[in-house]
Amino acid sequence: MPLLGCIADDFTGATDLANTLVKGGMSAVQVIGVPDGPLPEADAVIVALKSRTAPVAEAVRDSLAACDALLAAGARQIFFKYCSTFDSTPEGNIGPVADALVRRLDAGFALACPAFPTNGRTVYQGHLFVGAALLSESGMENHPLTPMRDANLVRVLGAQTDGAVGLVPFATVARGTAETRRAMTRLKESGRRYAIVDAITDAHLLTIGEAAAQHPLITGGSGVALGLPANFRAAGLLPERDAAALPPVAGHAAVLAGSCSRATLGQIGFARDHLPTLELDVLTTPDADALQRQALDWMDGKLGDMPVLIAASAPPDKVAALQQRLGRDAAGALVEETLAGIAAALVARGVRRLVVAGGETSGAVVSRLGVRSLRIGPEIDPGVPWTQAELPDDASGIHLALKSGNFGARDFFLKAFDG
Ligand SMILES: Nc1ncnc2c1ncn2[C@@H]1O[C@H](COP(=O)(O)OP(=O)(O)OP(=O)(O)O)[C@@H](O)[C@H]1O
Ligand SMILES: O=C(O)[C@@H](O)C(=O)CO
Repeated sequence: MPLLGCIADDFTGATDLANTLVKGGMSAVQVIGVPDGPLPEADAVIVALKSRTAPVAEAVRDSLAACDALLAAGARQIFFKYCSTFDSTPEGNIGPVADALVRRLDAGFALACPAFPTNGRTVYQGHLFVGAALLSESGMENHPLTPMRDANLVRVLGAQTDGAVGLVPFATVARGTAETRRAMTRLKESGRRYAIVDAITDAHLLTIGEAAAQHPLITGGSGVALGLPANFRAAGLLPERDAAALPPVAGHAAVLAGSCSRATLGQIGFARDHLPTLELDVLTTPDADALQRQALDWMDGKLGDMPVLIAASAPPDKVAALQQRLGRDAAGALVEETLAGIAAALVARGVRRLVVAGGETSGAVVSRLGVRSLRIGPEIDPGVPWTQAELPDDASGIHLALKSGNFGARDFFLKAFDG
């Protein structure tokens, strides 16, 4: 029976949150899509949806269905996981999904905190920073699907919900758990549905997590989950265990990149000098079948213990040019379909250790491979664990690392396969 039930709006965000919980000593399983049967046994179950950029009604429907499945399985608390850079559009989906969950849980209030200081995401006076830059000047303003052009989260969330949004400022959080809890209670009693909560350090995240121990719903990035395992341990519900162990797999190694984030582009730039690398020119050949044939021809004779890298990722000007030609959604879908087909070809050729860069990209790949759940294993870099999944026709499974676009060190595509 899960202690914590989580609903993530994309697949890499789900593994990011699961990684935090496993590092806190909770066993975690990520379920792909709305559950249609009994949930796996784990302290935390994370339902990974592809709802971040889906139509609002679909995102709300699927998130509520996931919530109901988690509650039916016995989850004591619900966590709605979205991006540490609050990836969303003015229509949503963070606000509408959170509104629906607040109502379904009769919570009346929920905190909202995307901070993840280990990966440079901090919130101060309700403004989200990526490193030293405001969100709106961090490169996320160029995101292909969810350009973030306003760093003021009280304003951004306020535009997505009919509820009032307040702020628990840094100075309050710095005064500790009791003050933070009292501030959230005051905001709820004064009619706020949400509170953006400042956090600049992991200590602040631990404070916020402890203060929210009795909240039916918590919303945020993986960072604000940092303190949740301790709440369950303090209640005598969570025994000590090695939560990160995975069964070994044997097979070739590969990396697929669909993220166009600065971090992933930098990782590709580093890896191309060390790994066999194919960079697909989607603008010249905007055809999934043709690109897949190109990749199949290229990979022959190259697969082995050393990973190969196949990337569709491109800088903002090339992304914009393809979107201009095909439309934003069609361009994204074309690349996702291309990389999903290549993933299937790689697995058919014996790849069993696969890194995928990008949340939407990961969703397309995992869905194409027919993976239904992922057991969360050891961390590679903050926010990115290895996971183990069964394949429809190979129970020995595959190790997958679903890397958030912005996460990982510059040498991530090599260090993932060390040891
Ligand atoms: N060359 C390209 N031209 C246009 N779109 C592209 C190109 N390469 C990738 N894309 C699309 O850009 C989008 C990248 O989104 P994705 O979620 O995979 O990465 P991300 O947002 O950086 O990662 P995360 O969601 O983990 O932060 C996908 O829809 C992908 O298909
Ligand atoms: O929180 C993050 O930045 C990541 O887990 C993410 O959401 C990737 O899409």
